[in-house]
Amino acid sequence: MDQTPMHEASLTKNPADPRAILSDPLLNKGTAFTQAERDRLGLHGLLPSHVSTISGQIDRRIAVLRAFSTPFEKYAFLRDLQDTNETLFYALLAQHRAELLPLVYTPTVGEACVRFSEIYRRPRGLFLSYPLKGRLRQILADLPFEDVEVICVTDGERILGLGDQGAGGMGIPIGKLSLYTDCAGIDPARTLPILLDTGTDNQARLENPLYVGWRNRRVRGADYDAFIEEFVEAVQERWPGALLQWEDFAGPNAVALLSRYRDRLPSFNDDIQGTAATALAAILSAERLAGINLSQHKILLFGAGAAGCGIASLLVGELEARGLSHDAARGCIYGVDRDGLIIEGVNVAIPGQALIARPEAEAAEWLASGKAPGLIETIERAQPAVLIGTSGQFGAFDEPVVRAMAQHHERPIILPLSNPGTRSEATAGDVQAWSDGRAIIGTGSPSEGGDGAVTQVNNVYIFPGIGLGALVSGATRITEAMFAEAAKALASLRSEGGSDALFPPSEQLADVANTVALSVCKVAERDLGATPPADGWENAIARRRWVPAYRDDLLSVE
Ligand SMILES: O=C([O-])CC(=O)C(=O)O
Ligand SMILES: [Mg+2]
Repeated sequence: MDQTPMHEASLTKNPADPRAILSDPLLNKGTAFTQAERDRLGLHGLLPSHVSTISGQIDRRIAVLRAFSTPFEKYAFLRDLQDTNETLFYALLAQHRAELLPLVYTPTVGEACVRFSEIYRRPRGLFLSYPLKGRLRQILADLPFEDVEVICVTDGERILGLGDQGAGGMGIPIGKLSLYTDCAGIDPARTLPILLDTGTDNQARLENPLYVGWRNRRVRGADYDAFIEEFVEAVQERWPGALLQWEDFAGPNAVALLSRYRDRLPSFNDDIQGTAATALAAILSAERLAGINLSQHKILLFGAGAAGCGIASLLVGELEARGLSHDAARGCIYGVDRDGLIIEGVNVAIPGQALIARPEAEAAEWLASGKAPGLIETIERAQPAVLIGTSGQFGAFDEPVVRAMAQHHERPIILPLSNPGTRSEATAGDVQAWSDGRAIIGTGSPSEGGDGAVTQVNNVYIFPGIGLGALVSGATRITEAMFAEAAKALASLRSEGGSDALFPPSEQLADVANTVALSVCKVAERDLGATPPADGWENAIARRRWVPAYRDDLLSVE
């Protein structure tokens, strides 16, 4: 796909009102407009006297940000910057990523979704609400979003582990796309966050007079499906070939939409596939660190919803690739959900769980008490080397659970992946203490209380690179093989420096995205017939990167 000049419309307009350029976040430079630009664009009088540089602006903004006392205030400040000067927002993020990532993204973005209506100021992205049904095509056609390449869409029903946030869920696609730009260098003018407002069943939201969403209970069933279908058709018509990322849909819809659309357009579900690839990468890294061979061990998934089942499916593929039969691969995996250990014919609640359900015969003895065994009993019997949490149940990995894991393995691998911290199965500090410092730990949200070697096992290590690779290769589909290869590529980046870190630190997320993108391009070439450019995929990836620097061509525009 060729790059066409971005944002040409606003430039060629050469607005009669000079304030227009100041209120366009993609063109605004704030105090960094030069004297020549101020002359030419008629900005004198609209800006304070001082002419700043972008690095001066970064220093000023980071100092102001640090003076706020809560992450939520910092989030609001950053969102305001994003909506007024996007170049500076990304330059700031690139320079202070480790500090700012937990603010623009998990975990603070969770609170921002819960309190979205409080800080709603300027429009960003698209709110497509159910009452607009029948008009989506026209709305998309009329709006000036040109050349959109990456869309992240949610209906707000399962926001991290925080449940139904209705229209407040918009914080998630905004945050995810910020990371597409920050980590994968996708031009922000070509990204589009979308909130499908199909109502909310969150009573507190419905009753809150501040709530900015459509005040209605959730639309479900055939009406919901028809609305989504109308949306997808409108997207395909308006932005053919654009990548559509499904994010934070409730489990049953997440699974159904993925299977309905994955073969119709380049599209993936981040919570199922992105999380699965991230978890697989963490396991592959931890496996080497622990000096074990996964195919000789058991893996326990606690929480077998859409994310847990996605992990199971990638894991089975990995074990088969190592020579295990399908049944032997399945046999390595145990799933424990609300009703205990998942057992065939007893408590399989969703289709995805069939893959990991234990045969009834095998579990007969376990069922003797009349009830499927719970987490701790399953650990004691199966003695898994790996424990993964995608349950959203805060504190589920308590002291007895961690001690049981540590009893049978020198280096148990424990990954409480649920987000944000208030939904995490355990804190890193507790897991460390209860395993006498032996556990290899990865947490979904940034972890406090660890010793610095605790990896954030979050899909931000995967999705930006998946998107970048798909765009560079022109892939028409996002395949399972891409996620499997992306996981291996990510795991290969673990440094052998003796630390327990499973992934590179967040400062290196741009390199991570390049590596993941390369693995995606190679799969696209192998499986989908994508043609590499003459100078190779690496160069194509590097060429595509949008960098947060002010444009110096504002003077030459007529
Ligand atoms: O957003 C995150 O941090 C990871 C994710 O997709 C989720 O928890 O839904
Ligand atoms: Mg998500």
